[in-house]
Amino acid sequence: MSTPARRRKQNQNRKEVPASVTSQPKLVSACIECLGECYAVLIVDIGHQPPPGNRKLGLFLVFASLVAGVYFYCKILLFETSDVVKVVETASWPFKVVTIPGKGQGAIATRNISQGELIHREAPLFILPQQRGSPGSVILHALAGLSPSQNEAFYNLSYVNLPATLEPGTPAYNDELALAIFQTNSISAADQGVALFPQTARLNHGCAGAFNAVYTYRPREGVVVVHALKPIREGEEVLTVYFDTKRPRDARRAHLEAHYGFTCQCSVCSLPDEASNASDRRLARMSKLYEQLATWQDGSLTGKQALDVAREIWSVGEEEGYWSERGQLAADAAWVAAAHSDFEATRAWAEVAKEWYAYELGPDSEQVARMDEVIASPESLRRRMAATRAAEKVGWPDGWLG
Ligand SMILES: C[S@@+](CC[C@H](N)C(=O)[O-])C[C@H]1O[C@@H](n2cnc3c(N)ncnc32)[C@H](O)[C@@H]1O
Repeated sequence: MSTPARRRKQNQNRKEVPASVTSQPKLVSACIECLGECYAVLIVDIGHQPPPGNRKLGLFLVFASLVAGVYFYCKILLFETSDVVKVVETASWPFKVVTIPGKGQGAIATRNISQGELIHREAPLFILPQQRGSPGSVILHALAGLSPSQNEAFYNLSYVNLPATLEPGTPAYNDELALAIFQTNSISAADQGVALFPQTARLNHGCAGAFNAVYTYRPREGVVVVHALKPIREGEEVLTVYFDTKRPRDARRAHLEAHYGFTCQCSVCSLPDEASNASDRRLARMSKLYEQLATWQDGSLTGKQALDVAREIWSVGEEEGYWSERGQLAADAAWVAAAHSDFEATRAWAEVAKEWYAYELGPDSEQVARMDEVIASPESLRRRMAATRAAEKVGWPDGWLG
């Protein structure tokens, strides 16, 4: 029996069969079937041997069966072929996974991708509920219930932090290997646990303003979706973010080295020292401002002060190129505005939240649906609150024209 390590090696060049290839015989066989039926009609007509007086009727029947054959042939071409195209479109996302020097594999955009576009959607290979016990053996147990190709997909993934002292092929090694792969590639599946998505796992990391895509787990649908936070040009790498990067370069790099085994050279980490220090200051400022905004809860800030903080987070983020979390920020601002009974501002912030939630989480996300409700009735948000605050004009998002 091959060890997991052997399987990794054997399957490195394995290619997936495109959905269009598997759909093709259906179209061909349907065409042959139709032409066969047309031929059968011809045979019946000829076998009938109509008397000379009925020759015109015979010719008509031959002609009619030919027309019917061509009709059904075209119908299949037009309708079934468009089904085939649909399968190809949904199956082929706008990126390809290739080797990227210094990073292992990664995803490169195969065409220009617009801001907010759905880049990928994937069901998990498995989800591990948050639990106690030996995680390595729990992962092996989960893998035992999967197909050989799913096991291949798992063992093809990259990993770091595998203890070098272990003997390959031993139970302890297999345990640690499964754990290393899982820890390098898994992502949170909200309160369902931690999940592994083999394609999404190919996305490499970029810090702060360097990442251009965001993945989100949707518990109700049981899938991860990846959206373009920024426009991505053809040939550009699709980069996501592995943790909160609103911290200085040294701290980011230390975290990435410890957990993912690499020294980050993303566009933000590779800035010259002076520019990097300025970026660090902006990111630290954003973190501090988020902490300040949270103090509105305990009454430390008025509504106007809280939303001045939100506006500053927005403008510092703009300077830094940090666009993530804007949907949540604007939704929080809408909440503050509603608590202070400033319903015009509530609606304005909810509009902004809807726009940015749609980019980051998708226009079909629950968060966008919630913002639609607030836009339709800002007062409804206030009615949902356990406690409200003194009425106050809190102000709109900067540049908001209504
Ligand atoms: C979730 S995997 C990403 C896909 C991985 N590159 C692969 O080949 O399958 C995480 C690993 O990718 C590599 N990686 C991710 N982002 C990187 C980056 N910005 N620079 C260098 N390596 C990176 C690291 O080895 C990390 O442990």
